[in-house]
Amino acid sequence: MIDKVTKVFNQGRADEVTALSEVSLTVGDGEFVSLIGPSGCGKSTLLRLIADLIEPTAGTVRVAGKDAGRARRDQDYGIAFQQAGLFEWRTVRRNVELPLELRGLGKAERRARADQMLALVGLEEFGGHYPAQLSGGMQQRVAIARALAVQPPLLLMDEPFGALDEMTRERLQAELLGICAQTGTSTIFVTHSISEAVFLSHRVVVMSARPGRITAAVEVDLAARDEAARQSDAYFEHVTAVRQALRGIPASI
Ligand SMILES: Nc1ncnc2c1ncn2[C@@H]1O[C@H](COP(=O)(O)OP(=O)(O)OP(=O)(O)O)[C@@H](O)[C@H]1O
Repeated sequence: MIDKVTKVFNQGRADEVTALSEVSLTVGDGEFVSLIGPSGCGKSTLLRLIADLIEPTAGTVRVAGKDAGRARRDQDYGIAFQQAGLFEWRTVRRNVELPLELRGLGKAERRARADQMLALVGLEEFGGHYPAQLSGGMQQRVAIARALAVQPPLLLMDEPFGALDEMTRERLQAELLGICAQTGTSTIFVTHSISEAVFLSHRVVVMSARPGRITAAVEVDLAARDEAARQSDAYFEHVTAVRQALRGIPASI
Protein backbone atom coordinates (compact mmCIF):
# COMPACT_ATOMS: atom_id res chain seq x y z
CA MET A 1 0.00 0.00 0.00
CA ILE A 2 2.98 2.33 0.58
CA ASP A 3 5.52 1.78 -2.14
CA LYS A 4 9.01 3.31 -2.07
CA VAL A 5 7.76 6.56 -0.56
CA THR A 6 10.21 9.40 -0.06
CA LYS A 7 9.26 12.67 1.58
CA VAL A 8 11.54 15.69 1.44
CA PHE A 9 10.42 18.85 3.23
CA ASN A 10 11.64 22.27 2.05
CA GLN A 11 13.27 20.75 -1.02
CA GLY A 12 16.16 22.78 -2.44
CA ARG A 13 16.35 25.07 0.57
CA ALA A 14 19.01 25.26 3.26
CA ASP A 15 16.57 23.67 5.73
CA GLU A 16 15.79 20.69 3.46
CA VAL A 17 14.88 17.54 5.46
CA THR A 18 14.51 14.04 4.05
CA ALA A 19 11.86 12.82 6.49
CA LEU A 20 11.35 9.47 4.75
CA SER A 21 13.49 7.60 2.27
CA GLU A 22 12.09 4.80 0.08
CA VAL A 23 9.69 3.44 2.69
CA SER A 24 7.46 0.53 1.70
CA LEU A 25 4.77 -0.96 3.91
CA THR A 26 1.73 -3.14 3.29
CA VAL A 27 -0.89 -3.74 5.95
CA GLY A 28 -3.18 -6.75 5.60
CA ASP A 29 -6.93 -6.88 6.26
CA GLY A 30 -7.57 -6.74 9.99
CA GLU A 31 -3.86 -6.46 10.72
CA PHE A 32 -2.60 -4.26 13.57
CA VAL A 33 0.77 -2.66 12.77
CA SER A 34 2.70 -0.36 15.11
CA LEU A 35 5.35 2.11 14.01
CA ILE A 36 8.09 2.76 16.54
CA GLY A 37 11.37 4.66 16.32
CA PRO A 38 13.31 7.62 17.68
CA SER A 39 11.85 11.11 17.66
CA GLY A 40 12.00 12.61 14.18
CA CYS A 41 12.25 9.31 12.28
CA GLY A 42 9.14 10.17 10.27
CA LYS A 43 6.37 8.16 11.95
CA SER A 44 3.86 11.03 11.89
CA THR A 45 4.94 11.98 8.39
CA LEU A 46 4.13 8.46 7.23
CA LEU A 47 0.65 8.62 8.77
CA ARG A 48 0.02 12.06 7.26
CA LEU A 49 1.01 10.73 3.83
CA ILE A 50 -1.42 7.83 4.13
CA ALA A 51 -4.14 10.25 5.26
CA ASP A 52 -3.40 12.45 2.22
CA LEU A 53 -2.68 15.44 4.48
CA ILE A 54 0.67 15.80 2.67
CA GLU A 55 1.96 14.46 -0.66
CA PRO A 56 4.95 12.19 -1.20
CA THR A 57 8.00 13.56 -3.02
CA ALA A 58 8.35 10.16 -4.70
CA GLY A 59 6.60 6.81 -4.51
CA THR A 60 2.93 5.88 -4.21
CA VAL A 61 0.38 5.57 -1.43
CA ARG A 62 -2.75 3.45 -1.91
CA VAL A 63 -5.53 2.88 0.60
CA ALA A 64 -8.25 0.29 0.03
CA GLY A 65 -7.01 -0.11 -3.53
CA LYS A 66 -7.37 3.62 -4.34
CA ASP A 67 -4.98 6.55 -4.48
CA ALA A 68 -4.71 8.46 -1.19
CA GLY A 69 -6.82 11.44 -2.33
CA ARG A 70 -9.70 9.27 -3.50
CA ALA A 71 -9.54 7.27 -0.24
CA ARG A 72 -9.67 10.51 1.80
CA ARG A 73 -12.72 11.74 -0.09
CA ASP A 74 -14.39 8.35 0.35
CA GLN A 75 -13.54 8.37 4.10
CA ASP A 76 -11.75 5.04 3.77
CA TYR A 77 -9.82 5.64 6.99
CA GLY A 78 -10.44 7.11 10.42
CA ILE A 79 -7.88 9.15 12.33
CA ALA A 80 -7.26 9.48 16.07
CA PHE A 81 -4.37 11.61 17.30
CA GLN A 82 -2.74 12.25 20.68
CA GLN A 83 -5.02 15.18 21.35
CA ALA A 84 -8.54 13.86 21.05
CA GLY A 85 -9.37 16.90 18.88
CA LEU A 86 -13.05 17.04 19.79
CA PHE A 87 -15.20 20.08 19.08
CA GLU A 88 -15.94 21.60 22.48
CA TRP A 89 -19.22 23.17 21.40
CA ARG A 90 -20.66 19.90 20.12
CA THR A 91 -21.96 17.17 22.40
CA VAL A 92 -20.16 13.85 22.44
CA ARG A 93 -22.82 12.32 20.19
CA ARG A 94 -22.63 15.18 17.71
CA ASN A 95 -18.83 14.86 17.60
CA VAL A 96 -19.22 11.20 16.62
CA GLU A 97 -21.90 12.16 14.09
CA LEU A 98 -19.62 14.63 12.31
CA PRO A 99 -18.05 12.26 9.74
CA LEU A 100 -21.53 10.86 9.11
CA GLU A 101 -22.82 14.38 8.41
CA LEU A 102 -19.99 14.82 5.92
CA ARG A 103 -21.19 11.63 4.27
CA GLY A 104 -24.68 13.06 4.00
CA LEU A 105 -26.44 10.53 6.24
CA GLY A 106 -29.88 11.49 7.54
CA LYS A 107 -30.40 12.57 11.14
CA ALA A 108 -31.99 9.38 12.49
CA GLU A 109 -29.39 7.15 10.88
CA ARG A 110 -26.56 9.36 12.15
CA ARG A 111 -27.87 9.26 15.63
CA ALA A 112 -28.35 5.50 15.64
CA ARG A 113 -24.85 4.92 14.29
CA ALA A 114 -23.27 7.38 16.77
CA ASP A 115 -25.03 5.66 19.67
CA GLN A 116 -23.83 2.29 18.40
CA MET A 117 -20.24 3.59 18.25
CA LEU A 118 -20.50 5.12 21.73
CA ALA A 119 -21.72 1.78 23.06
CA LEU A 120 -18.71 0.13 21.41
CA VAL A 121 -16.35 2.34 23.45
CA GLY A 122 -18.46 2.07 26.61
CA LEU A 123 -19.79 5.63 26.60
CA GLU A 124 -23.44 5.08 25.72
CA GLU A 125 -24.52 7.20 28.69
CA PHE A 126 -22.41 10.20 27.74
CA GLY A 127 -23.80 11.13 24.33
CA GLY A 128 -25.40 14.32 25.68
CA HIS A 129 -22.31 15.48 27.56
CA TYR A 130 -19.80 18.02 26.27
CA PRO A 131 -16.14 17.01 25.86
CA ALA A 132 -15.01 19.23 28.76
CA GLN A 133 -17.19 17.15 31.09
CA LEU A 134 -15.22 13.97 30.30
CA SER A 135 -11.82 12.70 31.49
CA GLY A 136 -8.89 12.52 29.07
CA GLY A 137 -9.35 8.77 28.62
CA MET A 138 -13.05 9.18 27.88
CA GLN A 139 -12.31 11.93 25.35
CA GLN A 140 -9.86 9.61 23.64
CA ARG A 141 -12.55 6.92 23.46
CA VAL A 142 -14.90 9.45 21.83
CA ALA A 143 -12.16 10.20 19.28
CA ILE A 144 -11.88 6.48 18.53
CA ALA A 145 -15.67 6.19 18.21
CA ARG A 146 -15.65 9.13 15.78
CA ALA A 147 -12.79 7.62 13.77
CA LEU A 148 -14.72 4.35 13.45
CA ALA A 149 -18.14 5.91 12.81
CA VAL A 150 -18.02 5.46 9.03
CA GLN A 151 -16.73 1.91 9.58
CA PRO A 152 -13.56 2.55 7.60
CA PRO A 153 -11.33 -0.34 6.53
CA LEU A 154 -8.32 1.47 8.06
CA LEU A 155 -7.69 3.25 11.35
CA LEU A 156 -4.71 5.62 11.68
CA MET A 157 -3.62 6.40 15.23
CA ASP A 158 -0.78 8.74 16.24
CA GLU A 159 0.11 8.20 19.90
CA PRO A 160 -3.56 8.26 20.89
CA PHE A 161 -2.82 7.19 24.46
CA GLY A 162 0.38 9.22 24.90
CA ALA A 163 -1.15 11.78 27.25
CA LEU A 164 -2.88 9.26 29.53
CA ASP A 165 -1.81 7.70 32.81
CA GLU A 166 -0.53 4.12 32.69
CA MET A 167 -3.66 2.47 34.13
CA THR A 168 -6.02 4.24 31.72
CA ARG A 169 -3.66 3.53 28.90
CA GLU A 170 -3.62 -0.23 29.57
CA ARG A 171 -7.40 -0.30 29.82
CA LEU A 172 -7.80 1.53 26.52
CA GLN A 173 -5.28 -0.76 24.85
CA ALA A 174 -7.40 -3.76 25.81
CA GLU A 175 -10.56 -1.97 24.65
CA LEU A 176 -8.98 -1.01 21.35
CA LEU A 177 -8.05 -4.63 20.66
CA GLY A 178 -11.63 -5.67 21.34
CA ILE A 179 -12.98 -2.97 19.02
CA CYS A 180 -10.55 -3.88 16.22
CA ALA A 181 -11.47 -7.55 16.55
CA GLN A 182 -15.18 -6.70 16.40
CA THR A 183 -14.94 -4.34 13.45
CA GLY A 184 -12.19 -6.12 11.47
CA THR A 185 -10.47 -2.76 10.93
CA SER A 186 -6.80 -2.66 9.89
CA THR A 187 -4.79 -0.33 12.13
CA ILE A 188 -1.56 1.64 11.84
CA PHE A 189 -0.57 2.82 15.29
CA VAL A 190 2.32 5.20 16.12
CA THR A 191 3.78 4.87 19.60
CA HIS A 192 6.95 5.52 21.60
CA SER A 193 6.21 2.65 23.94
CA ILE A 194 7.77 -0.74 23.15
CA SER A 195 5.45 -2.56 25.55
CA GLU A 196 2.36 -0.89 24.06
CA ALA A 197 3.48 -1.79 20.54
CA VAL A 198 4.07 -5.44 21.46
CA PHE A 199 0.80 -5.82 23.37
CA LEU A 200 -1.30 -4.40 20.53
CA SER A 201 0.37 -5.47 17.33
CA HIS A 202 0.58 -8.35 14.95
CA ARG A 203 3.70 -6.64 13.61
CA VAL A 204 5.96 -3.92 15.05
CA VAL A 205 7.71 -1.89 12.35
CA VAL A 206 10.94 -0.28 13.56
CA MET A 207 12.19 2.94 11.97
CA SER A 208 15.46 4.86 12.11
CA ALA A 209 16.01 8.59 11.71
CA ARG A 210 17.82 10.79 9.19
CA PRO A 211 16.64 9.75 6.75
CA GLY A 212 13.58 7.94 8.06
CA ARG A 213 13.68 4.30 6.99
CA ILE A 214 12.15 1.02 8.03
CA THR A 215 15.01 -0.97 9.54
CA ALA A 216 13.22 -4.03 10.96
CA ALA A 217 9.84 -5.65 11.45
CA VAL A 218 9.10 -7.89 14.41
CA GLU A 219 6.17 -10.30 14.05
CA VAL A 220 4.39 -10.60 17.37
CA ASP A 221 2.99 -14.04 17.96
CA LEU A 222 1.16 -14.11 21.30
CA ALA A 223 -1.29 -16.85 22.24
CA ALA A 224 -3.61 -14.31 23.88
CA ARG A 225 -3.70 -10.57 24.46
CA ASP A 226 -5.18 -10.30 27.90
CA GLU A 227 -3.75 -9.03 31.18
CA ALA A 228 -1.95 -12.34 31.78
CA ALA A 229 -0.21 -11.95 28.40
CA ARG A 230 1.59 -8.87 29.75
CA GLN A 231 3.40 -11.17 32.21
CA SER A 232 4.16 -13.99 29.77
CA ASP A 233 7.63 -15.07 28.65
CA ALA A 234 6.61 -14.71 24.99
CA TYR A 235 5.61 -11.09 25.63
CA PHE A 236 8.96 -10.25 27.26
CA GLU A 237 10.84 -12.00 24.46
CA HIS A 238 9.09 -9.80 21.90
CA VAL A 239 9.72 -6.66 23.96
CA THR A 240 13.42 -7.58 23.99
CA ALA A 241 13.38 -8.25 20.22
CA VAL A 242 11.87 -4.81 19.51
CA ARG A 243 14.30 -3.11 21.91
CA GLN A 244 17.23 -4.79 20.14
CA ALA A 245 15.84 -3.88 16.73
CA LEU A 246 15.67 -0.25 17.87
CA ARG A 247 19.34 -0.51 18.81
CA GLY A 248 20.14 -2.00 15.43
CA ILE A 249 20.63 -5.59 16.65
CA PRO A 250 18.95 -8.12 14.32
CA ALA A 251 15.88 -9.78 15.86
CA SER A 252 16.31 -13.38 16.97
CA ILE A 253 12.59 -14.27 17.04
N1 LIG B 1 6.00 20.43 7.76
C1 LIG B 1 7.30 20.16 7.95
N2 LIG B 1 8.25 20.98 7.46
C2 LIG B 1 9.57 20.69 7.61
N3 LIG B 1 10.03 19.61 8.25
C3 LIG B 1 9.13 18.75 8.75
C4 LIG B 1 7.72 18.98 8.63
N4 LIG B 1 7.08 17.95 9.26
C5 LIG B 1 8.04 17.12 9.72
N5 LIG B 1 9.28 17.60 9.42
C6 LIG B 1 10.57 16.95 9.73
O1 LIG B 1 10.50 15.61 9.30
C7 LIG B 1 11.15 14.73 10.21
C8 LIG B 1 10.17 13.66 10.65
O2 LIG B 1 9.15 14.25 11.48
P1 LIG B 1 7.96 13.40 12.11
O3 LIG B 1 7.12 14.35 12.89
O4 LIG B 1 7.33 12.58 11.07
O5 LIG B 1 8.74 12.44 13.10
P2 LIG B 1 8.19 11.47 14.23
O6 LIG B 1 8.93 10.18 14.07
O7 LIG B 1 6.72 11.41 14.19
O8 LIG B 1 8.68 12.21 15.54
P3 LIG B 1 8.11 12.17 17.04
O9 LIG B 1 8.35 10.78 17.52
O10 LIG B 1 8.97 13.17 17.76
O11 LIG B 1 6.67 12.56 16.97
C9 LIG B 1 11.66 15.61 11.35
O12 LIG B 1 13.03 15.88 11.10
C10 LIG B 1 10.82 16.87 11.23
O13 LIG B 1 11.55 17.98 11.68
